[in-house]
Amino acid sequence: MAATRAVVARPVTFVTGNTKKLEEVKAILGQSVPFQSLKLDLPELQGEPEDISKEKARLAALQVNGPVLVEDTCLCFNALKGLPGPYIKWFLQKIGHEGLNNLLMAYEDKSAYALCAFAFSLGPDSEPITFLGKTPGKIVPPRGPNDFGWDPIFQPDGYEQTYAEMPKEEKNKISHRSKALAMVKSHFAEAGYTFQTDTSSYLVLTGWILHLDKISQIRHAGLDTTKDWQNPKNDWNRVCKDNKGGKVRRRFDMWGDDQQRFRTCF
Ligand SMILES: O=P(O)(O)OP(=O)(O)OP(=O)(O)OC[C@H]1O[C@@H](n2cnc3c(O)ncnc32)[C@H](O)[C@@H]1O
Ligand SMILES: [Mg+2]
Repeated sequence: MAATRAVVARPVTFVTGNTKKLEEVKAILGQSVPFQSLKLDLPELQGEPEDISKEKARLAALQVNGPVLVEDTCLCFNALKGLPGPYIKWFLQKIGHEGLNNLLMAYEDKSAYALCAFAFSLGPDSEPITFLGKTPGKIVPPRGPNDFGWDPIFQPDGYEQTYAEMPKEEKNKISHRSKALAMVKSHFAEAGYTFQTDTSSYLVLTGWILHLDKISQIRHAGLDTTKDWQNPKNDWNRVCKDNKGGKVRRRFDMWGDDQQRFRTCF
């Protein structure tokens, strides 16, 4: 009997606050996985890379209320038993490339590895699954353009160039990120998810309602916020609220084939 194929009501959202990561993910995934992106700096747990990534996916799935992909990147020094690891962002911010080299001054062993932990979740009620990719190399004094994180100080094994000196296509062939994404691609190919991309039946509007009276306008337009949505979770109830300028802001995410009617409301 053929395996049941999950039908997912919208494309995957890759959530990251890092535009350079996004560029690479786009270049590596191409058309193989239908995805859109959301720029959001999610809070991160302390702990093992896989757990950090899973937790990021849980938070992202709650925010997006749909399928999400996230990743956490580590740079691990063998002489320091894997540190800075997931804390590399803060080390890089505070001490820079030179400081990172200095951390290894007392050690002969300059070997390191770059690690990427992707986590994919089908939605807020799904347990995220992870995909790890690792590229071994060594830490060197900075060489090459300084436009992405620690690329100038990481020289992958078997290469004379740092990640920063390599053409992007070359880095994307051998990087920690591309190895993890190869597994993501296989997973999608095996699972055979069907993503609904027909705009008449998926997300039609995303945004903020600034005035509560807009809600009644929608009701007047003949849409019952508790019944009409295809989304069984009824995003109206999953809203985050805050008070800005005394107005209640409600996050909304609407699904359905009533695109025209929505448009007339705003
Ligand atoms: O929103 P997210 O996806 O978490 O983006 P981020 O920039 O916070 O990224 P991480 O939490 O994964 O922290 C990883 C740090 O390593 C940097 N980094 C990630 N991937 C890299 C790569 O391939 N080459 C060089 N630096 C990288 C990145 O800029 C961060 O400083
Ligand atoms: Mg981060």
